[in-house]
Amino acid sequence: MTALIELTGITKVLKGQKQPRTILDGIDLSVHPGESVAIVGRSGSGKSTLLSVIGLFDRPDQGSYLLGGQEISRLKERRAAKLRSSQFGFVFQRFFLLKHLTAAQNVSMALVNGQGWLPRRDRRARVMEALEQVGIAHLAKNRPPKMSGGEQQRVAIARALVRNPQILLADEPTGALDTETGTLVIDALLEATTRGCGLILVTHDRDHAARMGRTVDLVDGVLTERVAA
Ligand SMILES: Nc1ncnc2c1ncn2[C@@H]1O[C@H](COP(=O)(O)OP(=O)(O)OP(=O)(O)O)[C@@H](O)[C@H]1O
Repeated sequence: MTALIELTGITKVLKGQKQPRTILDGIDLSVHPGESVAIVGRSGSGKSTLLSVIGLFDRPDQGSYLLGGQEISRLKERRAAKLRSSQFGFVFQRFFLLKHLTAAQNVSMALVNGQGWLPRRDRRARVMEALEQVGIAHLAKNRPPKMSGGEQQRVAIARALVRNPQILLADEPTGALDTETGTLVIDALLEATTRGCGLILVTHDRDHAARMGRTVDLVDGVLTERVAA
């Protein structure tokens, strides 16, 4: 099976300081359809930088990045932006929902931006399907200020899922939530993997990391696979 993502020898050097600093140092990582991978590591170890290279917000200085078998490490921004919106779903610690819109309208925004024109009926069906996938279809008409943190994060996940991404990238998605609520958010992310989506989760939470298929540890820009105890 072709890997969704295959990184080989990915290196990122931070310039513009007195001495260039290597933030990512020869990263090898593959993610296959339906696979979930936790990235753990100390603060400052390079986790967010790695996620932004994978999500095409940033380019590596060296190494190869195959997305669905296609080399994309030297992509121009225009093409990168297209791939970003067609292939990836992003979930962050902050939910970035629009307060004055309902949950359904917030999710629908992801279809309006960059998906081309879709008849209203189809848009509505896809929005409701995404909200159902994260277990909050009954809250479709609620606005974020009336929802709990966990519910708001699930709206954000639905917004990431509504374009049927190949890969979900989640950077500390439970960072602002209590343990119980965080668990529901992880449930919603893992549910997407049952439909073939690849999931990469950056987390400081060991319990959440343990629920992923694999855990990799980033130490000073070097990635090592954790062997299950
Ligand atoms: N634009 C930048 N300018 C200067 N330093 C940067 C920049 N981006 C990242 N860094 C540095 O690179 C290193 C890796 O940062 P990164 O945010 O990827 O780490 P992280 O593992 O995600 O940390 P955290 O867990 O705190 O979010 C850090 O030392 C950070 O200070």
